[in-house]
Amino acid sequence: MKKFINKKYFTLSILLACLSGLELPFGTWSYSEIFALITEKNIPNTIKMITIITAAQVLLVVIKYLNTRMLNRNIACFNQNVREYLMKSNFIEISENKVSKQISFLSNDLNLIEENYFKQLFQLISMSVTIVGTSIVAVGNSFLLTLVFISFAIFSSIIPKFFSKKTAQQSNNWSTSTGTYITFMSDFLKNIRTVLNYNALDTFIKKGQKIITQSTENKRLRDNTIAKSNFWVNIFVYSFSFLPIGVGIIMVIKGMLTLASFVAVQYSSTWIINSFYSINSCRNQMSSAKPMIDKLNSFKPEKFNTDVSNSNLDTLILNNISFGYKAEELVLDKVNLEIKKGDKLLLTGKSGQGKSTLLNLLTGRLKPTNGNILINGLSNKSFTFSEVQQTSQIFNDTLLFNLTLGKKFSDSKIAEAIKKAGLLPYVKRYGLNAIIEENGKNLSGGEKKRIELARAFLYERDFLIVDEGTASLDPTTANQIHEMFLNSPLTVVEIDHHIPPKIMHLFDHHYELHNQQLERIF
Ligand SMILES: Nc1ncnc2c1ncn2[C@@H]1O[C@H](COP(=O)(O)OP(=O)(O)OP(=O)(O)O)[C@@H](O)[C@H]1O
Repeated sequence: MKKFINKKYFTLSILLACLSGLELPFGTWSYSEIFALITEKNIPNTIKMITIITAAQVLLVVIKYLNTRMLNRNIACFNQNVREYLMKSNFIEISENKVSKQISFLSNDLNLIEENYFKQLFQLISMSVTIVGTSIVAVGNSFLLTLVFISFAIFSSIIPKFFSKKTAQQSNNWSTSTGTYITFMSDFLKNIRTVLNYNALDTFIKKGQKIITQSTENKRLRDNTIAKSNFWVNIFVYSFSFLPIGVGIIMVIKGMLTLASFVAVQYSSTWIINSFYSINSCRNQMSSAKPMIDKLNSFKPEKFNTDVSNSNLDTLILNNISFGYKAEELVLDKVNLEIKKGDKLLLTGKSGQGKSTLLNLLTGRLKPTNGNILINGLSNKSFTFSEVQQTSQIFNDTLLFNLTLGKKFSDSKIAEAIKKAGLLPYVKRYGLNAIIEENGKNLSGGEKKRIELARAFLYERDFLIVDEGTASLDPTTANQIHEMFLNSPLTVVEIDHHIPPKIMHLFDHHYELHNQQLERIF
């Protein structure tokens, strides 16, 4: 957590929270002072004291306001730092089907840390100062009676401890079920046309009801546990609150205490008990945020290679590669393959035979269970490549940004890449600053592929991987795109089931995967 906090603002916040905590002790002192003024019957002194008390009250209001502002600044800093950190950590190393859960973490869980941990932490600091300050006022009047009140308050603060484990567990359940809810909703909204088309709205509403119930129930259960803990504290506090008062009255009757001192101690003690009560509530809420903090701490910084200079790939050799997602189930068994610079290689095979798995091994995303991969004759090397997949990687920004990803390229290079990828008609019509909508909604399938290809040309990646990248296109567009990269100097490895004879001859090699083995067709 420390790394997300700005030390200067945090220290200032602690200071201001401490000063804000003086509000109640000051109120208590003012209250006993008023009693003293009444007995003193000195008008000039009364005017002086009332002026001082009023000025100090105004100062405390200003401090409270500054405290809130500093807390807001701290929260802004925390949010900024966490979000920036997550973008540089293994938080972003996720598979596509986990995206909604991560988004849920960014909204729901981080919000919970802010509300239930951060704000409560400063509240706790304020309250602690309140307790210390008010205790000093109280002790100044009667040590013994204050001791009775404080012992009573401390005992009440132990009660929430019995509930903290359950609260943390239920918070965790709530976070998980909210993640499930967000996954369900994003799935539902993304595919709403299919749902409506097949009259499946009722089933989805029923499914949604269950998921919503789970999430709202889990939140209710957690809040109930917090309420139950507070309930037992209340029961204790209110059942026995007259006990110390009784002790105080006996002390006054016995002449051990003046009435004014008793009133001061009793008044201070009410605040002390209330502050203890608030501290308990803060701690309860803070423990409910613990699972989210643990989750946040589990994301470790990742050193991503940000300066990927293009590697020159001469040969890529798979040497007796075996791989299985589960140890007992091999997807690939002792596969051998050699790819040379400029090769155009087609990989086919029935669905589920392991074609995508093989590509992921080639690119280093998966590590082989056995065997090794030699890049330019060396193992443990990586290389740069570009990809065109069935689902295009398009960003909600300008066309130019989609091509350059924010890096500087000369105008002539950009123009050349656009021309090579066959994007010129689009650029002529809409310009480089055309806004591309989320997921490339305002683009045709072919335009999306051309953008990805232009990006690859611009970055001068000499190794292109196409995983059913043209499967969704009409044959003419698919052929045009094929001709473009198969007639280029790029090294190409492609998975495709529907290669027409006209295109087939542009490949140098054709391999087929079946029964965990790679068979060379030509
Ligand atoms: N992340 C994963 N975890 C576990 N098993 C997986 C995973 N990804 C794929 N598989 C399994 O590995 C096998 C090969 O999958 P792969 O996606 O490589 O096949 P494919 O030949 O590309 O299929 P398709 O042509 O249908 O895309 C399949 O049985 C699949 O269920």
